[in-house]
Amino acid sequence: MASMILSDPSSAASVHRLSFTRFSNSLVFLRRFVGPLHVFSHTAALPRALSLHAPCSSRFITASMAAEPSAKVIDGKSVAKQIREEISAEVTKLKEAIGVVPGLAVVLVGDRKDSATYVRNKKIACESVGIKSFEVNLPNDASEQEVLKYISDFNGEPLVHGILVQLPLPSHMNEQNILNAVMIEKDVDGFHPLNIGRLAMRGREPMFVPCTPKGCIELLHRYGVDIKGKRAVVIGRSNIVGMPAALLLQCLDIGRGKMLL
Ligand SMILES: Nc1nc2c(c(=O)[nH]1)N[C@@H](CN(C=O)c1ccc(C(=O)N[C@@H](CCC(=O)O)C(=O)O)cc1)CN2
Repeated sequence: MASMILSDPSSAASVHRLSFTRFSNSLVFLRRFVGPLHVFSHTAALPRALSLHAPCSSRFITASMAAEPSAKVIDGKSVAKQIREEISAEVTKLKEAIGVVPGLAVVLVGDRKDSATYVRNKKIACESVGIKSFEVNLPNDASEQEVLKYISDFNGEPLVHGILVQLPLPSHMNEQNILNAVMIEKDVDGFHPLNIGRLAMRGREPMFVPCTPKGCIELLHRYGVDIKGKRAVVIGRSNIVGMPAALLLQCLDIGRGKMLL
């Protein structure tokens, strides 16, 4: 699983985490908000991230406690609950306003326990907010043609607004053919090359963005973490998480984020 690390290269923004005060005699006071007092006798002894901010001529850094914590615990469960409530309200409004109940179709091929669990959880999440879910379970030895037939049916089904093909597919299937068959307007996973391509290009907007990296960004957003100008490291480069996470971070860095939030 990919992960993201964000750091702030600008000294002004880094005040939130670390604040430096330079004194005339070249002493630099580092106020570390949480944790023990650290005293460094030379910049060379600083951790790399800190030495970026310390003036070259600094010889000493001392530390003291301050009120604001340097790390925030992100409570994903509470954000998820909040998002479910918001979606539930939107679904109700939509139904009342135009009589439409959003529908999600999930295609699961094979008998992988983890995939079955993810699909079950997606179904439960849909039900909890009033989204209607449609499910197709095919055996491991199903043919690619069978999967394509279901996708084509869901593409043409007006009650289905989103289609999700659970990955990985059995090895005899061509994942690219199958993901390409989902119409981009219903590609809620954002895995269609047109949606990923739009995410990668300036001036283009994807219809959907892959959900796991979008979830990470949403958590940062809801906790008021501004991504613009930050340095980010994405560990992992999968099509599902790492690659779209890197694209999303680039979008937000150059202010293309409105469509994503
Ligand atoms: N059609 C899709 N297939 C797959 C997707 C997907 O997004 N769409 N992603 C994965 C499976 N998956 C959801 O379907 C999924 C797996 C794991 C996680 C995740 O965040 N895992 C965390 C642990 C979370 C927890 O249990 O608390 C982690 O590994 O750190 C998200 C989504 C492949 N197939």
